[in-house]
Amino acid sequence: MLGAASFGDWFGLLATSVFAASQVEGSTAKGAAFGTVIAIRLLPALVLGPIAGVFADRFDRRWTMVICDVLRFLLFASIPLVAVLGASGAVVVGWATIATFLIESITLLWIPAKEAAVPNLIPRARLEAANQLTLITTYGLTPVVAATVLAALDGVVRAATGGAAPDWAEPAQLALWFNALSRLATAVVVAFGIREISQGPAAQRGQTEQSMLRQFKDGWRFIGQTPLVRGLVLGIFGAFAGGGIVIGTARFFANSLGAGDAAFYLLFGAIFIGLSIGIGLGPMIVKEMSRRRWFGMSIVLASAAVMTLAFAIHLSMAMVGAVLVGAGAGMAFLAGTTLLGGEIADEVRGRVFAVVQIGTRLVLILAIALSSLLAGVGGSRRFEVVNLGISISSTRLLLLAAGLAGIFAGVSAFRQMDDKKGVPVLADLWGSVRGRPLTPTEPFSSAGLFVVFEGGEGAGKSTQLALLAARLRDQGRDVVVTREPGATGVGERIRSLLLGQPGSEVPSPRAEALLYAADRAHHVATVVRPALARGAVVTSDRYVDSSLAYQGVGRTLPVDEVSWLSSWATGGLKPDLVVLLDIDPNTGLSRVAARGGVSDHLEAESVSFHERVRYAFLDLAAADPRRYLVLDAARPTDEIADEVARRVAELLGAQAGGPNPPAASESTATAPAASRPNPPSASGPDTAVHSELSDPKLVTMERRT
Ligand SMILES: Nc1ncnc2c1ncn2[C@@H]1O[C@H](COP(=O)(O)OP(=O)(O)OP(=O)(O)O)[C@@H](O)[C@H]1O
Ligand SMILES: Cc1cn([C@H]2C[C@H](O)[C@@H](COP(=O)(O)O)O2)c(=O)[nH]c1=O
Repeated sequence: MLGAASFGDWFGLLATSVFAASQVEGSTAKGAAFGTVIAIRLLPALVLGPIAGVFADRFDRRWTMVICDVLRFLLFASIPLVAVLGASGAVVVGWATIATFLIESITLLWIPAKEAAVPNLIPRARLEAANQLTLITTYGLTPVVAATVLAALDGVVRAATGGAAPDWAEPAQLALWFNALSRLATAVVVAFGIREISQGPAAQRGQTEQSMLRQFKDGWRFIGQTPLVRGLVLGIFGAFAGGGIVIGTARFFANSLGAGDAAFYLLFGAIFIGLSIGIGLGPMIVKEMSRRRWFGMSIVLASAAVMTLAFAIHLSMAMVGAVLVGAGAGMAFLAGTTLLGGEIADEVRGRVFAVVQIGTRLVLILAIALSSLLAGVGGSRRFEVVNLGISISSTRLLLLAAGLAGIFAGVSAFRQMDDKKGVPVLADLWGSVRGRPLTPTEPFSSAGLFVVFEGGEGAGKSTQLALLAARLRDQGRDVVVTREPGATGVGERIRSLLLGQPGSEVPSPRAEALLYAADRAHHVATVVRPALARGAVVTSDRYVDSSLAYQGVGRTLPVDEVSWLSSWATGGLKPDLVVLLDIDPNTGLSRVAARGGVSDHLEAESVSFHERVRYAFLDLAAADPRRYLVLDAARPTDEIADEVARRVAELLGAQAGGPNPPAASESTATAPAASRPNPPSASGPDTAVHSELSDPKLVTMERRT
């Protein structure tokens, strides 16, 4: 819907400008009318911008958006209506100018409300993908589609009317009607379809208790005192200044290549292609790279590319430079928008967006105006260096200056925002591009068997673990029975921090994930690996899957990040077999309750939390079925124990080179015990199969046994 509205805006900007130009005679007057409308559309940012953010943070964002859209509908519709009612050309242009000013002023209130609301509607992990879609729609597709549709409409109407269209059927008028209706449609959808946009009553109360002036000052203080925001704002302004200079000098630059207007359009197209590449492919290329670092680095890339334009001696070089300028700018734009949405508290987000909005418009207008003036005044002198025909001109000097200023802004932004101080930049970038194993998997040859029991609360893991250990010991095997968290002295202390006493402080989700990982790291290093190395059967009550299910899907932390954490903690050690005891949470929790004692923090979570955990376990099993034995934990204890014992016997038989290796066992488990390598994970943690689990809605509800 917002994409359609953005289409309407671009359509409207073009339409109002074309419409104003069509109302007057003579090329100078037409140019003046066209330029005036665009200038008027950009200028109110300076006047109204400061209060727009306070509005967005102070009042209900849904109603701010709805009222703004209804007003914009009326104003857009009024422009062609005045013409249809037979007003003179001067009156129509006059009213179009006033209406455009009012529309732009209202838009300034609408944008921060929208920008501040969107992050609340989208899970953090999906914000970047959502921004990718919005930016490509707004800056990639819509301007092109708007211009194409306007041109097509013009052709169709002229063909249909034989060149004598009635006033109301003029393409520019139809476009304005379309724009008006797109605003009405947005108002209706936001009012009735996206009620979640409204802030919570508590948030609103806190905001309206402060005066508007105080809120305005607080917003500025927040921007000035928060390094992340300072860096973002600085970087965004720097990037827009560089972009403005490129736009302002583009025509002169094209001429300096001796390629004329066609080169100008080609270079512009190349920048937009680069923009789409940066926004569309950037996240795929840099993968896990810190978004704060990526932002600064992208600005440096765009600026360095601007500098290469200054040295381009051939159109092909300039085209490559232009694509890189666009790609760097696109990536910076995406990273900046995502950081603004994801890392800035809801209470001040509207004001920060408003500052960015005003600042970028101001910087862009100034940069375009000054650079085109300077390039025009400076002219271009040609001077031959060993027949290379390099053209030294004010245009190229300006591009050089813009590139240097951009690099300075990018490096400053990087320094202000860096969240990995001390980590070398290029190694970090290269590690991310390669898919970053945080550390190489620890080389390890297991001579034993690692069996893990997983499942929800009260599924019967401890019961089955004890039964299996007893059977194996009866066979004379070396068996280590262990658990997570709390198998070691360090682990016991971590367990009490995690699960604690009733009423004790509950760790935050990230702290919880780190504590489980810390317990796991120590457990694997001091208990599991030594036992496997000497050839024991290690049976553990819970392991990595519990973190993916509880912290990842249960707490809705990004599952791939939780997976990375565990892989780092374990050095990539994977179990040979995971016995998943699947149980309905209601049954499991009532078993726990019947066992007596007080519930810990996790047992006390809601049934829907435990349901998410259950289906996360089942999805993990479905993604790697050969490693899992999924059993219905409601079956009698002995039946379950028999099935587990049978599967473990198969694995041990296969290890010993027995006659009946299991048909479905994985190759690593069938190698002779003494030389059997650690189950595969050498290329780093297998985050790929888990990433989709971060969205509970994607966890299927059907059983996959
Ligand atoms: N198959 C079964 N049928 C019925 N009750 C069972 C079954 N298995 C275990 N129980 C009982 O359910 C309760 C919980 O079992 P157990 O402690 O083994 O589960 P758990 O998965 O280890 O629990 P927790 O998640 O708290 O560690 C115990 O009282 C146990 O006797
Ligand atoms: C390993 C691990 C465990 N948990 C949770 C799951 C349980 O609620 C408790 C452990 O209790 P138990 O009675 O010993 O089963 O901790 C978790 O959330 N994440 C993990 O990685």
